[in-house]
Amino acid sequence: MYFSHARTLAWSGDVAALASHEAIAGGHAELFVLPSFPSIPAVTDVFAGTPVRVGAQDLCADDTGAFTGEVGGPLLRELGCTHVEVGHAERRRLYGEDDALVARKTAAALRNELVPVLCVGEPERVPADQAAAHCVAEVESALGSATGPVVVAYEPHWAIGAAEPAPEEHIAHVCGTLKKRLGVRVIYGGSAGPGLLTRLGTSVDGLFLGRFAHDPVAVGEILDEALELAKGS
Ligand SMILES: O=C[C@H](O)COP(=O)(O)O
Repeated sequence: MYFSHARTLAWSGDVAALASHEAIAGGHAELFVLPSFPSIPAVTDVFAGTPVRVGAQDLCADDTGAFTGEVGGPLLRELGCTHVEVGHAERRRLYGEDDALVARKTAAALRNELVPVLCVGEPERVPADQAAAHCVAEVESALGSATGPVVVAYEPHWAIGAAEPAPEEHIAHVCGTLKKRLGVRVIYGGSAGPGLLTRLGTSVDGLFLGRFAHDPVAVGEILDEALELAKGS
């Protein structure tokens, strides 16, 4: 909710121009964007013909029916979404979404062939091993016995909207534990911006960007970093 529709489209146009960046065009990095619901059709048009994917920031746990104000997975698919965010810290904290609802929403995403971008993270700052245990439990709870493609977004609540991301050692420990224990792709979010991917190296599979990607130039800089990392690996 930082952007108007007009700014969303302007940002998307600038980012669509980055689709020819070697990181994306060469298949070294994947980029998805998750605009507000009403902007999804127009944003999908902007990115048509590019490898950039579009998704939503939330979905209803049910597919259709009497759920006024909600948006279901089938409609998101119909609009061209490939991804959907589930269980963001703000959904959990401000709107009371508990682990049971996050699990139902994750299942709804997979049922509708949407890749869940499953947000996990410890609410308060605790040592990295405790944070990792918390996040492993959150992913296990959300997935249950479900299988399918999933992107885990590790976002410690205390690092969202902050001046700085969590310390690199903390991020690397939690993401490494999630990858090793659960075999999932893990991206880091929470005040992520240019420079962080280089500092984290291959301990994460990518970044989940918020405020520090509001300037499209920053997205280009991060793609430069992704390319450098890919060339070095
Ligand atoms: O959805 C975005 C994340 O919550 C991170 O936001 P932020 O980078 O502005 O802290």
